[in-house]
Amino acid sequence: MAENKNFIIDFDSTFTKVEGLEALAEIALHNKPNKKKILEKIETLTEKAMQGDISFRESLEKRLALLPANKDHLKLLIVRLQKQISTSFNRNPTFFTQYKNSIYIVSSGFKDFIIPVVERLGLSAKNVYANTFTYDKEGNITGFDEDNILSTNNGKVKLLQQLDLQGDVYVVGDGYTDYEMKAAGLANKFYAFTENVAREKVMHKADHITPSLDEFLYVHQMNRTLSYPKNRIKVLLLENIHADAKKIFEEEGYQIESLSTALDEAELAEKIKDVSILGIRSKSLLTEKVLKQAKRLIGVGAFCIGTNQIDLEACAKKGVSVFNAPFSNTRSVVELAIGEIIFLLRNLPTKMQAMQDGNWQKSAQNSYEIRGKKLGIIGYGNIGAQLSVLAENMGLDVYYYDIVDKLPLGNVTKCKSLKQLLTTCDIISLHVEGKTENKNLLGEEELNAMKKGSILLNLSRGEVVDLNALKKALESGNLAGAGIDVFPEEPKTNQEKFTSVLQGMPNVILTPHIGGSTIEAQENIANFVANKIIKYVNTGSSTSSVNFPNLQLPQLQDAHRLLHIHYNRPGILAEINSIFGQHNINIDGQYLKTNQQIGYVITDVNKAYDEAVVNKLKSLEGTIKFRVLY
Ligand SMILES: NC(=O)c1ccc[n+]([C@@H]2O[C@H](COP(=O)([O-])OP(=O)(O)OC[C@H]3O[C@@H](n4cnc5c(N)ncnc54)[C@H](O)[C@@H]3O)[C@@H](O)[C@H]2O)c1
Ligand SMILES: O=C(O)CC[C@@H](O)C(=O)O
Repeated sequence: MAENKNFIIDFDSTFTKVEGLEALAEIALHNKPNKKKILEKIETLTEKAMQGDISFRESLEKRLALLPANKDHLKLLIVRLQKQISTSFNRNPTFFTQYKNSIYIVSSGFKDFIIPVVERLGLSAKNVYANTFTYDKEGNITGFDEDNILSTNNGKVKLLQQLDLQGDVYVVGDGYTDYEMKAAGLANKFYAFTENVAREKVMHKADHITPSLDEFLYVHQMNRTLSYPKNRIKVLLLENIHADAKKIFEEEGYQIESLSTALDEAELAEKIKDVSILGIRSKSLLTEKVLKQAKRLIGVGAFCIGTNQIDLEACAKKGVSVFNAPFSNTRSVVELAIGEIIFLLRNLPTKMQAMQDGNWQKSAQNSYEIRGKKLGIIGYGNIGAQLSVLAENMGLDVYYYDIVDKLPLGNVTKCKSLKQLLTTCDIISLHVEGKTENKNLLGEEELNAMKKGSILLNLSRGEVVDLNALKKALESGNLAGAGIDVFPEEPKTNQEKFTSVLQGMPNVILTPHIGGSTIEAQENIANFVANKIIKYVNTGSSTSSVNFPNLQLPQLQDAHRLLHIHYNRPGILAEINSIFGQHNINIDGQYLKTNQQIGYVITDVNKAYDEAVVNKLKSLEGTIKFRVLY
């Protein structure tokens, strides 16, 4: 960085998260009955001056007149403010030590509390320009030094004129008075700092909005603690993902756009262009065509279990890691399945409809207990196995069939074939994933093989059951009922109409794909997936990614982490290491894992490395994506 740059930094709500005078008022008015009222008045006066609505001098005089503070209060204030230094300022101590002579704190606040706070980051008192309090003999604040230029209207502008700084001048602040220095032609650029407070009027005037100091340092290509400012990471959340996900990403400093609906292929292809993280549920199809448009995509969150809506291979080949929530909604599905089994065996859907229609049908006909009935589970995975445990505890005799060898829990019986399961059980519940091989897993032949009077549940994926064949089986009486939560074609939004061949059939429960839609499940999913993605972005850790080689990485300490994603071909690791060798790179740790498509190599290196290494790694044949983390 050129040495002839000067940085003018505001204090209140920029260097610290809060306004100093407001914090002082909080302390001085502690336990006073009129505290709330006075604080409100002080806040209003601060805001009016910040927005440029009243003169600074007027605001200062009125605020101090409302403030019964003394030197003891100031001591407490300093301790409080030292703990409230803005997060991104605290994160980048090197900036302050490296440029301490070019950084000027220019504030309409008071040196009495500003100096001890900025000294925390290595700045010296001589570069602090601010007001000073006046005190009486007892140490009570009586006013301010009226000769100080910063206590006058337009004080910051006048001060900067006096300072007559040589070289480029950059102003970073949250208030209108900070902008005025640029407007007066005294600064090259004004950066509206919005980490603590975002004022429309000020942002509107800014040359650049900087949501954190990281962004400012990134724009100026200066030494910084984070390789990439988090505010540049754009997240698109679709399909009404639980609000916790938005909150978690926001707290991380990302930019979020959240929509309640799914998008069709063309809409998503357009929207995804500048998105770094995409969050979807089961309705948005992430196809190769959409992915082609995704220029910045790093990670995808399937905020559900199923990932059949995502072209996982195409994602891997683009270096995009996909995460889902394999356990967070399993209990919800199981509880719904149990409820439906009871409802269907009691013939409740028909009886309930009769009541709605005004018909009293008190009778035990077609109503059975679940105790002792044979439940057959197709797909003994996370949901199937959990269902078996609960069902067994309720007195059901449980059987299962899975294409993979699975350990039976409790007294469950494993069936050798699907046919054996279908011909043995009174209730069949599907819990397989929605891959193409499972399309019409239960068609006419399989449904006819089911026991007469049995019932069917599908809470897995719509394509797994041939619904026309199911309709016939229900009409013929071979099946006594069905509970269907998932459909080959489902509306994209709650406003779209739903149609199905099963509508109007007796003893059939149709639900709008809500097996996993409980408050608990959605909250769990939002937390689980959002945190996995953040960990991947911050550390490269791909644990439980569904399409990436899984690597759990140690915390990065005092090193740079180079993430290299490449097509899995022999010899590439040797080539990577040969580049490190040629440049005398000191490797702190290296981790490698591959799957059929891609290889994922992570190398932690000493911070002092030649930048040419990065370019060589990026241009290595077969490279899909390269990221540097620190
Ligand atoms: N209705 C909902 O809202 C809802 C909620 C959550 C999950 N789901 C769906 O439920 C399904 C199961 O979820 P999970 O978490 O238990 O998955 P899982 O991967 O843990 O289990 C699936 C099991 O099915 C087995 N399987 C696959 N194909 C099979 C076949 N043809 N025959 C027999 N077994 C087969 C697999 O070997 C595996 O053991 C998924 O499709 C998921 O998307 C639906
Ligand atoms: O919430 C959804 O859209 C999907 C729920 C479920 O099918 C899943 O795969 O977890």
